[in-house]
Amino acid sequence: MKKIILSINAGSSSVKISVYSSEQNRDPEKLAETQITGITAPPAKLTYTRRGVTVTKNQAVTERLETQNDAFKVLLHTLTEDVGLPEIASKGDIAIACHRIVHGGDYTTAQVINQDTLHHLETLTDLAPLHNIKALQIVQSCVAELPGAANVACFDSQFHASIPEHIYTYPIDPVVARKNQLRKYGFHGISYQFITRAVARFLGREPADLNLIALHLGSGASACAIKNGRSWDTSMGLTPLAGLPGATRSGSVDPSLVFHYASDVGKLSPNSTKDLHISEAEEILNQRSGWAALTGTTDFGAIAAAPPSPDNHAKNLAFDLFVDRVCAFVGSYYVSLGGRVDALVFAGGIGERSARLRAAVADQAGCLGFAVDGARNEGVVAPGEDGAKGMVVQDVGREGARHRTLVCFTDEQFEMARGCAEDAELWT
Ligand SMILES: Nc1ncnc2c1ncn2[C@@H]1O[C@H](COP(=O)(O)OP(=O)(O)O)[C@@H](O)[C@H]1O
Ligand SMILES: CC(=O)OP(=O)(O)O
Ligand SMILES: [Mg+2]
Repeated sequence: MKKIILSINAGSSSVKISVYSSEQNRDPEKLAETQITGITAPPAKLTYTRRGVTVTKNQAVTERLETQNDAFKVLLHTLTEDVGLPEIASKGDIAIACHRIVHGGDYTTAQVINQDTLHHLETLTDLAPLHNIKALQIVQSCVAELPGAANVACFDSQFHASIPEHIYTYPIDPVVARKNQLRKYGFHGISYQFITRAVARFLGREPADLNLIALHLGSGASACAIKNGRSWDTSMGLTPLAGLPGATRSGSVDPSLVFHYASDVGKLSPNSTKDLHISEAEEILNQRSGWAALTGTTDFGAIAAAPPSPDNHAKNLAFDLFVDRVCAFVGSYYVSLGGRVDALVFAGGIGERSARLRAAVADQAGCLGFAVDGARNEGVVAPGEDGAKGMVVQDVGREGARHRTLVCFTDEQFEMARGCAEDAELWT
């Protein structure tokens, strides 16, 4: 029996939805994909592709989008009102709605959402302030608007359940750490799981034999050391703030910095709500830092496009700073994997689209044996873009380089839908 799966990915700057027709234990077949990007850099843009054909591309959204849930409603309307997509002519046609929930706390597997799971997830909202509450608002919309659908929570943290204790432990009082569950969780795991499978297939290897340094570089950016197909270490931590800088996030800084930034940083921000308690400190580091603070734009495309010149000092600085921070993880993970690295993999909006960033990182990491080929690197094409047949994984490495360098067009929505197709609980 076929079921329609709606796979919903609420990122910090975007909402992406893919619609699949799926059978149990089969790869889901994509019917349509729609997304609103640039929610943090208005006007947001809507793109809609149905059966591989672009219906709308980067159309400015006229509705006011306060939250990811507002974007979700526009996208759901786009899908259900499209006469070319009769499979979901009625909302009742949607059997499964799967949701990317960034922080899953101690959940190590996807969960069918009921009142208990929802309540437990609500307790985690403060740990992923740019994400969890927005995704949970979308879950509530689905409960209200798609009464026939089972809602499934897929966690960005679950792929990192394999990180060993000496890596996930913070050197703080263990009693407090245990009581408050203060440890490295790690995020972007749905993406890293997709990347692991896709690269294994591309290289003709079993995931269990694969070691990768994977970089998911989007509005939020992270690195992951993948050892024998499982997460060994990752740059995000207790929350998605740690590690690399992002569109509005500082990434790792000296933890004392925030007390020197402003007085009263411990007080609740006026932007806190009944459901989200965010301190001034968290707001400064999560929402008022990163590319927005350094350059005034959250669009890394604009930063990477600025040619080196004194007139572009802020953008050039942001670019160089990012290369430096990314390479610090590449070097560190190279050592923790003992130099047995099958590939350096670029993914996420920046990793997939910025040839300049890839070249700069590979050049800086050249001493480890990574190198890109200019033409291959510039020639990367997104799968399905403008009718092009770009592959999910593309080799951008230079002939003869000691290690491979790849680009992977990650697909979190597919990875979540695939998990649902394999979840027996959803098919009885
Ligand atoms: N051509 C480009 N070059 C570099 N970066 C780009 C380009 N196009 C988009 N981006 C970056 O990709 C980011 C979005 O990445 P994505 O992974 O889709 O984000 P999200 O974290 O919301 O899931 C944008 O914020 C933008 O900075
Ligand atoms: C975890 C995270 O930062 O996600 P995104 O990059 O989608 O904002
Ligand atoms: Mg994302």
